[in-house]
Amino acid sequence: MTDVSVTLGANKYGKAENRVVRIKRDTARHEITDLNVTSQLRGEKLVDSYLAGDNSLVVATDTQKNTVFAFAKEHGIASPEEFLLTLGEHFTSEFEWIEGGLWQAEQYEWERILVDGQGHDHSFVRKGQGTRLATVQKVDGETHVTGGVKDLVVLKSSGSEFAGFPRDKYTTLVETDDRIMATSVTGRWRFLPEAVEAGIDYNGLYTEVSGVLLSTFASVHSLALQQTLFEMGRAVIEARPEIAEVRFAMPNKHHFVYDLSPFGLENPNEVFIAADRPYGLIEGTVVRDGAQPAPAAWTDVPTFV
Ligand SMILES: O=c1[nH]c(=O)c2[nH]c(=O)[nH]c2[nH]1
Repeated sequence: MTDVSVTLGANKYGKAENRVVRIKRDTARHEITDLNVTSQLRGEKLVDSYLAGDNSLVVATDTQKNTVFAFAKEHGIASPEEFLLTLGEHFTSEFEWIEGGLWQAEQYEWERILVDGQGHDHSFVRKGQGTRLATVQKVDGETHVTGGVKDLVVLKSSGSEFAGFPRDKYTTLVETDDRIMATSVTGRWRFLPEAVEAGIDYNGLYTEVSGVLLSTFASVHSLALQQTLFEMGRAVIEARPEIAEVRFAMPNKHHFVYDLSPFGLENPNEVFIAADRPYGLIEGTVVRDGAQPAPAAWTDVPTFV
């Protein structure tokens, strides 16, 4: 026997990736909301489920799943953020030993199929432009809400440079004043608690923030992806007073000018090889001056998904 002792560290449990599709069909013109919801619970009293297999306080992951689907019917899904808030409120009030948890959603967006120029009443095509994200974190009696987007793939074929970096014996990268810059943006914005309290038009905000991210990426003349990241965060925070901070992960999806000289061809930034790996991985947070930091909001929230 070795003299080793262990203790239970951070933990949470629940049902991941509940794919709930809600159709509003009060009229012939249907509306669709398509979510992937993960619900996970925390509580000091759950320790015995880990230490001794005592399930007396374990709200089954199956129950959590059923609640997601029942709430889609009973409460509808006004926005992913509001849906998660309702779930979090439910679990922490229905079961007094559940102290908090993390609820996450991805939203897949659909748009109406055009038939003779008109959007069809009940036929949809999946929108390819980014996946919406939301989280609700309940911890220490506080509720934190984030919105976000992932897989927002953008590219500019000019208006991007990278030069002035230090050189050593391992540096081969040539300085450039005109390159392709491409990335797949993951961004999450944390809402100020007082704005959450007052109520937020989460759907309108998502549309506006997505537009601001895209227009800033397009219009900033980039000296580095790091600089573009910061400007995108600044623009989002300037656009919406509800937002305290924005966290980004941006893989630099390198496009290298292909060497066509063996074939006697010039290549003035016309033909590129899109390399999928390795990729630069640029991450950063842009914070509203004066906003109260809330590190607990980000516990277990994936930055790069
Ligand atoms: O925008 C960039 N940032 C970097 O830090 C970097 N490093 C590199 O090799 N290329 C780039 N591009």
